[in-house]
Amino acid sequence: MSVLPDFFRGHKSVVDIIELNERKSKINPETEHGQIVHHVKGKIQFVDVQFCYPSRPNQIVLTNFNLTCEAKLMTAIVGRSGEGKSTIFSLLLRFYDPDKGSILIDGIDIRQLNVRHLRSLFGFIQQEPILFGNTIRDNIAYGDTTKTFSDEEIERVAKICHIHDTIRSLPKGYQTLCGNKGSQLSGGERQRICLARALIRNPHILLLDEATSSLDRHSEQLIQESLKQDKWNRTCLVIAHRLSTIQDSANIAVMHRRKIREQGTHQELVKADGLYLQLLRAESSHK
Ligand SMILES: Nc1ncnc2c1ncn2[C@@H]1O[C@H](COP(=O)(O)OP(=O)(O)OP(=O)(O)O)[C@@H](O)[C@H]1O
Repeated sequence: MSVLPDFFRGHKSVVDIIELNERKSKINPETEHGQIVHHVKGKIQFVDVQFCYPSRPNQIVLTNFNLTCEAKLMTAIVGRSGEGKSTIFSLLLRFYDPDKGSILIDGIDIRQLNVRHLRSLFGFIQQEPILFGNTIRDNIAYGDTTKTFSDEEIERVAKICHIHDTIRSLPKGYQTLCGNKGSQLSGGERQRICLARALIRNPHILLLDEATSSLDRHSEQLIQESLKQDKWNRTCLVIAHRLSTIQDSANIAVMHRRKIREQGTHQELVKADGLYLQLLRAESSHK
């Protein structure tokens, strides 16, 4: 049995840690109130959402924000820095509630759901992965501290994240210590381990916030490919650093000035000759 870092005790998922460490959320996840969804399909809808951060009440981050993410498909959200992409994830996880409008999962307003249950539906991976000083195995297993995982289960998710061979090549393999905050691993390795940790729970919905941005383009594409073949075929929302890696998404939504301005497949958006094409051109001019 592995020893959990103190702040992990009593918390069921990494989302709790992120909340404890980084957010000043006023929404209490400990409440017993709220509905449980028993057969989650994973359709997500933002309906006329308006939102300002409580600390900046005069700065509207989202307004008339509408977006539908179909169940079990990949939706990519793209846009320039500061457009509010990460804020969408904070609202979905209920670190904050919208000032107006609603967010629905399978047609149910997420404010009606039990908060802990809501958060348990998601695997959430950020650009800056949080690793603990324990072994690589423990760091993956922390994805769900209510279960004990077999080596096969740990290795299965490591393979999806293309980190299994790297781990095996280390003298102590999965028993290698990650060092303080993962300092003994590269940024790309840390991201892959965090992704494996999110997948071990088999979440219904995966939220990737520039989660593979430390990887080279080839590795990033390999992981995107693995996620697509992932047999669970879960709903996936991706905030993408590099547009080249999200071109196969079922829907690409382009954010600009607080709302979604255009959406469609890569081919449709290129044909539309609008904001998406501008972002693509800006990206290729920086190569
Ligand atoms: N906790 C916070 N409190 C107050 N304002 C915030 C907070 N987090 C983000 N903001 C502001 O909200 C706006 C949207 O930020 P957000 O991080 O959602 O954008 P983003 O599109 O994800 O940016 P990037 O691509 O640079 O990560 C920005 O103006 C940002 O400064």
